[in-house]
Amino acid sequence: MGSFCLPSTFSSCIRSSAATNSMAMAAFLSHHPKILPQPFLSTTFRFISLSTSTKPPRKLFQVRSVATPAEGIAGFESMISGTERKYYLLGGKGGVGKTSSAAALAVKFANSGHPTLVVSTDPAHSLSDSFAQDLTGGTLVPVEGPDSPLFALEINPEKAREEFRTTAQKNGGTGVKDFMDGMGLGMLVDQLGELKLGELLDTPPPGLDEAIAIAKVIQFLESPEYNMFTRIVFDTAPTGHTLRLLSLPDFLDASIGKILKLRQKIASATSAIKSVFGQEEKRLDAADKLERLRERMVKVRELFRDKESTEFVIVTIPTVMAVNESSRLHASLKKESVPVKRLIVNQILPPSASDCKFCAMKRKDQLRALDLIRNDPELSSLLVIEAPLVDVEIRGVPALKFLGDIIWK
Ligand SMILES: Nc1ncnc2c1ncn2[C@@H]1O[C@H](COP(=O)(O)OP(=O)(O)OP(=O)(O)O)[C@@H](O)[C@H]1O
Repeated sequence: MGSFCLPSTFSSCIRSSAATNSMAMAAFLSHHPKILPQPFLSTTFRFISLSTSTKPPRKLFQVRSVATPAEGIAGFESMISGTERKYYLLGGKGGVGKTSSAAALAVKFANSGHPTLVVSTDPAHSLSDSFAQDLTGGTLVPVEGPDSPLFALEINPEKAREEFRTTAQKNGGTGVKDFMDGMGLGMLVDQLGELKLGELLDTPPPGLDEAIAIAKVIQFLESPEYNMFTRIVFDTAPTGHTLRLLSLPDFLDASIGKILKLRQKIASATSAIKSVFGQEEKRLDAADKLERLRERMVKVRELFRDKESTEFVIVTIPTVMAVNESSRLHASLKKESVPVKRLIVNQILPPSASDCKFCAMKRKDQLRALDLIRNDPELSSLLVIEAPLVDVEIRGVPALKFLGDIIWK
């Protein structure tokens, strides 16, 4: 079902969608009184009142969201069926609309009766901006507006790593060194230092921050207060990070393997000393913590690969560069066995009814990129969801509902 709009004006979309959802749009307008000039606002409201009459809206222009049928991939209905917990990860190139699509999906889930959690692990959070509510703080924050509970969680990946590092240092750093020095075994700790445990946390490999943040969320999700959530939506950091994140367990395996070997040496030395002097054996908690992180990362990776519970949705825009990047992303996700079914192609210019040359050129260019998608060996098997470019920023729950109703069908 499409809605009909004047050329590239969201305001006209507001008017046409008002026919189906005038309440939401009235609320949207009350949140955004400055979007439209005053005379336009009055026409808008006149339209809303007209929308209950039999007079049809002006159909100058059609804005459509087209879901190309891909074999065996069901629509939004399949995403809301069942009450067992499901995870949706939205990822793609920077600035293509990941946050908007993720927030719109979370609103739609909540409005479909699913208590939903939307999580951002992107260091440059924009969930607060997208919902036009303050969701910062690193804890669960209720989002006002949807019918069922919707909570947001913005995890600051750098802060998560910092917390991890501080605890690791407090428990394992100098305490262990002093103890081992006292035993004349400081040299072993120096060797541990050479394994760059500190450096690993000070200058982390790309993706480690987000890995720690996601591991933290997974840990949260195991606690009872999170039991209620049946849908979890992740707004992830741009492409590269997500990919590196998947290879982190292997990376940590390699680092931790070395650390654990040394730890064993130290443990046997200290237990010998302990048996002679009755000293208390101290643990290298930094290594312990890394090991636990690795275990959690393995869990995260398993979860990412579980077809029953998880889906990674790629978001892109119709440009050759973005399409090529999405193609590479899909290839890498496939290699990592992460289930992908849908591709959102966002910000598509509707066909112009005016003689705007720029719009016509731009649209031609976009159509070429759409063709590229159809012929791309990586992307052609996906369910392609085309979403239009609207003429104002999508902010606030009513606007997200508007976008969600276009994208998620
Ligand atoms: N279909 C659309 N029509 C108009 N504006 C849009 C559309 N989709 C997204 N935007 C706008 O584009 C900007 C970027 O969107 P968004 O923040 O969702 O992208 P992102 O991929 O999450 O970005 P980042 O990689 O920086 O996190 C925002 O201002 C958003 O309102």
